[in-house]
Amino acid sequence: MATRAAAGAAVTGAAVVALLSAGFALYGPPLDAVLERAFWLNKAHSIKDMETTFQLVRNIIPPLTTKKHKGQDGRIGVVGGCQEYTGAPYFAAISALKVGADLSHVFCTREAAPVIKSYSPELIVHPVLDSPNAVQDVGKWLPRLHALVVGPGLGRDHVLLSTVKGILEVSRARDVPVIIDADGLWLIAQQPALIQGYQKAVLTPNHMEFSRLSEAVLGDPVDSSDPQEAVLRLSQALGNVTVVRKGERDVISDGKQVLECSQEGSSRRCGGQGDLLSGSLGVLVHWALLAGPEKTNGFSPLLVAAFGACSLTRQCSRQAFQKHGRSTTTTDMIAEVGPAFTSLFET
Ligand SMILES: NC(=O)C1=CN([C@@H]2O[C@H](COP(=O)(O)OP(=O)(O)OC[C@H]3O[C@@H](n4cnc5c(N)ncnc54)[C@H](OP(=O)(O)O)[C@@H]3O)[C@@H](O)[C@H]2O)[C@@H](O)CC1
Ligand SMILES: Nc1ncnc2c1ncn2[C@@H]1O[C@H](COP(=O)(O)OP(=O)(O)OP(=O)(O)O)[C@@H](O)[C@H]1O
Ligand SMILES: [Mg+2]
Repeated sequence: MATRAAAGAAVTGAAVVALLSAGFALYGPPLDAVLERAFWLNKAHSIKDMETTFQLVRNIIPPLTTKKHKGQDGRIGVVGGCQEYTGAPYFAAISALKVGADLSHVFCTREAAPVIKSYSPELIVHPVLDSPNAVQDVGKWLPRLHALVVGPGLGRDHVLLSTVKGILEVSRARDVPVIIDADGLWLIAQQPALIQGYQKAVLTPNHMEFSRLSEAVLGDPVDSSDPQEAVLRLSQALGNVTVVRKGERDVISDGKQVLECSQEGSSRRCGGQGDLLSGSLGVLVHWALLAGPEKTNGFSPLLVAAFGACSLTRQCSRQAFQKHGRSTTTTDMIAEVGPAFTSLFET
């Protein structure tokens, strides 16, 4: 893990490119200087405006054709769901399907399974997470999964977290992309080595989860005056793991560049919106990695995927709020995934 001093030095030398709704804005030095540094440091192409970035997301979306078979557009797994929380894994898994995955699996505890199944016949639900062979039970599905979303509704039971540790180790060994959210981030704050340097990991912390992670990894409280630098530093300290810090504006970094998504959302803060984001991101990460850096103009595919998931979640929130106002819930947002996706990426 990078030391605090090393992380600080790296921040100073990194290219910081921030994305705003009106176009890309740059934090720190003037535009030309930062773009020059971007080329100098990592030979990355620079994204110049919002439309260009949306175009990169559009580039990674696989065409709908009659030539494909079931599964090719995504088989996503969600690890989470326990006695207390059944909604969160449902929201994540159904969002993956609504974005365009073909199959969505949930790996949860035995007693959560019938509840989650009853929400939707479209999900494949495995009641294995609290079984004695849980790691093997999930592990045998891994070769058939394109991405794993770890944490929504997982809870913080020690035995379950130790099982999830094993699942993360096997996933990493098999090169399966992982999106870590909610209680999965609780585990990472305790054992950052689990994802240290793993280039196919994306962390999606909310405000609280980001503070917890930063304190655990960097050892000091978050500098709230500079959210972009805080995210950049955390990503660098974790060995360029992609970090998506959710909030009034979503800040995304792979330790080299920083994007900011301020797509208009809504003022409604009902629970479950982050689950919609992490499930969507599971599919977009798969599509982005499949498309490769040629389609993302040299930018990290994971950054482009994260920008896509953030803008989509916020657009769902905006559209649902226009219809339902204060009574908007995450279920209303999920009903907007299709129209929001079309309006952002298919028009
Ligand atoms: N329907 C379901 O099944 C759902 C289940 N879910 C599942 O619940 C589990 C726990 O997840 P979590 O996010 O509630 O846990 P955690 O990190 O302890 O944060 C809670 C604390 O953080 C604080 N806080 C939060 N935001 C803040 C902010 N912007 N600014 C400041 N403070 C802020 C806030 O503090 P408070 O306001 O209470 O003082 C609160 O106490 C996890 O498995 C998740 O997936 C959810 O997905 C929802 C839908
Ligand atoms: N203050 C805000 N203004 C506008 N959008 C926000 C705000 N805070 C969060 N969001 C958006 O809401 C979505 C979920 O972020 P949030 O911080 O609520 O996640 P979370 O706490 O993990 O949610 P969950 O309840 O699913 O666990 C993200 O798309 C984020 O952009
Ligand atoms: Mg959450």
